[in-house]
Amino acid sequence: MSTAMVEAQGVRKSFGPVEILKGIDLRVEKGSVTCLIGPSGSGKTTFLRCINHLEKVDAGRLSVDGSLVGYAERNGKLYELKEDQTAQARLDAGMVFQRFNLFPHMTVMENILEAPVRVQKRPRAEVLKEAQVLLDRVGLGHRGDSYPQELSGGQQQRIAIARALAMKPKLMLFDEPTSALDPELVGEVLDVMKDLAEEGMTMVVVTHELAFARQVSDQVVFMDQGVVVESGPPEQVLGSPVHERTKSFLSKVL
Ligand SMILES: Nc1ncnc2c1ncn2[C@@H]1O[C@H](COP(=O)(O)OP(=O)(O)OP(=O)(O)O)[C@@H](O)[C@H]1O
Repeated sequence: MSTAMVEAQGVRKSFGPVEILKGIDLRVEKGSVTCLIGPSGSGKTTFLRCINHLEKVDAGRLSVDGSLVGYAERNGKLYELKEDQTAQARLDAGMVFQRFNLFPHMTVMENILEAPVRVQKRPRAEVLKEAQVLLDRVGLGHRGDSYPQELSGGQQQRIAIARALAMKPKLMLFDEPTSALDPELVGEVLDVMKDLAEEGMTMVVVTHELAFARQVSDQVVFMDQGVVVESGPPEQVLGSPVHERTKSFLSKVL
């Protein structure tokens, strides 16, 4: 049985005439942490959005936990997923975005309950109990009745993580989760992510936090201009990269 949570082979994606992903090959093992690094515009966010069914792959194979993203297989044939099936599949991956995208008109608790109750149709009382545990876990057990704007950016991002976890995702995708935060708030979000990693959550993290990548990831992937240039353990890719493009990028950011 495959131990891959995410498998990408030759994944391509264009927006209009511009090809953004030019054949991504990548494998993410279950229970591992992968950090995606690379210059702005290299396609990291687009790739995350493809994993989460937020974008449709144009060509290549992309699977999450053995299921092809965007397609279902029946009698040896591939069928495109219908919209409701895509929405369902989207719940496989919890996503945390750069800017805290909590619903501003809902309390913290309502934010967390929304998808499990409305989309997953799970009993409210059951989800409520789990949500309280999740809030405690991100250190905000007392803020369930607050509105997002009453919280700091770091607190909002911790709520966004709790909200994603409430859907019981198979993997978590993080798109530069700390880059919109004041520097003193970065650590509290990274600490929650470190705990998640220690608990064995499969994570794909787009980040510029190289110290975090070095400390937490099993695999660092350097992307540039829509391809994976180099990947491997953090000490290799960040410590002694092979490719000139990786070296040049790291010399600018380290
Ligand atoms: N929906 C879209 N329509 C058109 N172009 C898009 C769309 N989404 C992304 N792009 C373009 O795709 C390119 C790659 O963007 P992407 O956000 O994936 O890169 P990135 O590596 O995550 O960069 P960053 O670190 O700046 O977020 C950019 O030039 C962006 O403008």
